[in-house]
Amino acid sequence: MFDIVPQLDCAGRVLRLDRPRVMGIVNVTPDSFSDGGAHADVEAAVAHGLRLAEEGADLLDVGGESTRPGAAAVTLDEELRRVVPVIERLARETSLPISVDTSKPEVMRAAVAAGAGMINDVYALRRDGALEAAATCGAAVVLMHMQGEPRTMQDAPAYDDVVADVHAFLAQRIFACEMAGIAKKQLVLDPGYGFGKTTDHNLLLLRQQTRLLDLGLPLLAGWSRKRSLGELTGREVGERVHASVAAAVLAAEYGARILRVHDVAATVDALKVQAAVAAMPAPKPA
Ligand SMILES: Nc1nc2ncc(COP(=O)(O)OP(=O)(O)O)nc2c(=O)[nH]1
Repeated sequence: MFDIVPQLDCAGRVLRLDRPRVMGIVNVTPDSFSDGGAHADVEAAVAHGLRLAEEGADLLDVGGESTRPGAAAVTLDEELRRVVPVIERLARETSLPISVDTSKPEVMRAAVAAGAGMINDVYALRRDGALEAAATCGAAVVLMHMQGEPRTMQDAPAYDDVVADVHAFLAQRIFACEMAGIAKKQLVLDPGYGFGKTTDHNLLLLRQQTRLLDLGLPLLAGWSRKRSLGELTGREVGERVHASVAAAVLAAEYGARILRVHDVAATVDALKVQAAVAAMPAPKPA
């Protein structure tokens, strides 16, 4: 097995990675693809985060800007207004590590000052100032692969070998982080399901996800309620919990240590089964 990091220090709150962990999604947005507007104000977002903690989430991911194709860009002030008060309250009212889902360095800094211990960046710290912000924050960092930009990434995604391309991208981002003074043991890698990928790209990435493990870092997988699951099942976005749970279990089976999900209770139960079976001895080679 590769030297997977046994735990992450999220600003003093430890996220153990001895088994797959559940990251509950708290979107403080009016337009997120699956739950936009459901928890768009502080009180509703905090109540939702506390509910996910009750359901067994191991950490909470607070985001103030939708990354779905065609989403409206959010100004810095608006994103700060959305996420900082929610992070402050959740950091105070739960003992869970809190992650901020942002690509703006100013939001990273403010979120960590408010109590976030992890930066989840779908741009993998490629925006100006993001590497420096993450280096000074000292938080854990999720580096996610995306081909193109959210606005156009699904127009015509194309790869020679999607797994090799994602692997090379993540390796380069690890190098960039280390050059910026971010310790490798603080990093998490994410193939970026649905970010500039067709359903076949997403399925191949999942089936061969273990090819990313030789980078020696924990993997995060975010399939929850995504379009590919709708294509496979014919289900509308609000009806995709069963497919989302199946994808989360498969991602855990193929090496993911953090599963980013909307439906925490269902995923927690499913991963208990997956972890119990994974703890059993594998068949002896014939
Ligand atoms: N690391 C990581 N972060 C992510 N952030 C947002 C979304 C999109 O999902 P959601 O937050 O539900 O939708 P929206 O971006 O519309 O708010 N997916 C990922 C993901 O797969 N990995």
